Amino acid sequence: MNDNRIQDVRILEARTLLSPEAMSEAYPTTEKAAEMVIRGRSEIQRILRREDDRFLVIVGPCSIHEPKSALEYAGRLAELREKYKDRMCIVMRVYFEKPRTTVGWRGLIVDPGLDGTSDIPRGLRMARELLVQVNELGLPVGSEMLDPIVPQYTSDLVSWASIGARTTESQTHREMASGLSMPVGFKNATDGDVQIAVNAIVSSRQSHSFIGINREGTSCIMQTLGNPDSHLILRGGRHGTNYDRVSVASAIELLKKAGIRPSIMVDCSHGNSQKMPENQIGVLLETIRLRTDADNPLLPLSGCMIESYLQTGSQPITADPEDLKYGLSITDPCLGWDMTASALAEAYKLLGEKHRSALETPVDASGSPVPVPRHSDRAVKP
Ligand SMILES: O=C[C@H](O)[C@H](O)COP(=O)(O)O
Ligand SMILES: C=C(OP(=O)(O)O)C(=O)O
Repeated sequence: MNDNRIQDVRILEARTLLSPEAMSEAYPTTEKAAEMVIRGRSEIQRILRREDDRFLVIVGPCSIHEPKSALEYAGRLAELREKYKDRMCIVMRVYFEKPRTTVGWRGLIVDPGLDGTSDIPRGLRMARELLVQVNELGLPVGSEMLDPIVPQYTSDLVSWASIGARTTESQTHREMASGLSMPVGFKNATDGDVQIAVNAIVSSRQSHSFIGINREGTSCIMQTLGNPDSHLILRGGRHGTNYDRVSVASAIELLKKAGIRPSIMVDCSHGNSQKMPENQIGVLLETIRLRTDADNPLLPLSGCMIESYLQTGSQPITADPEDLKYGLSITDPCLGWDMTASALAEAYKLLGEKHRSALETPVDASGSPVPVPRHSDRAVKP
């Protein structure tokens, strides 16, 4: 019997939700979308394992807040995926869950009305419908997994997942990653700490047991196999960037020390762009230069993430969502479409060449490497 003097004291309401199975039956995947997911996961896995030497690019809006502009973006991106497929594997960033530094809009799944009404059933339906459509356009999807229950509702449509800077150290997220069906990237912490992400990779590669829900929505004990494709994402931090040669080399050492074969993605946004969207272009190109450096290529650099949308910048959420500008982010500032397309064209070109890195490691009189200063020592918002 529920004794409400001692139980659920701070729970206002608990509404039942369709089970993952019922939701999938109502909003099913299609054979075409499922094939895209299988292909996307396999391409990404092969790149991370260095069995495919193409460069992985996860690009798309910081967050999805309405499907129309997201689909317009997906249509354009699908053309570039096809055009550049011999040197790059382009995956669309389709993020429905937003972790917040304090409080703020939590993403389309939690709040599809953008008004705090938290119509989660509608958010899940919208997410599933959009994910099917994006996959059907021929684009694999990458998404952040934040709530540990949500993957049961969406993960059949996702080819790559990330665990964010604010949750990489969480036991729950490491356990969840160990059971996810796709490769999972762990971000370094907002303060720049990379070791917590290395620890997360070690943990997520192991088998875990935890309490979760099954497809029917019944709570159960999930026992996982461990995720062999968990990897590191360098996203900079509040003290500066971490995509320069010295930072990448130090991350590679940390991974090796932990017994992990290094595979690293660079997030061109967040701490690495200092939240100035145009800075992402320089990060992308420098990452490729380091990877293709003629003398000392940093081959573990597997790819980049870019926050990009139809328009450059961001806008605050308006009282009436109808007043929002079309194709403009309501969370972090994004690179607009034209700049994204030209950055990808430039990246494609660079991937076909061997380079001297713009950030070559300087040597001292004896020929020993001396540390390169970080791009920015300026404190930045994480
Ligand atoms: O990418 C998104 C944001 O950086 C993250 O959700 C944190 O956002 P906030 O600091 O605006 O809350
Ligand atoms: C929240 C995000 O990033 P981070 O966890 O690196 O802040 C994001 O990519 O949306």
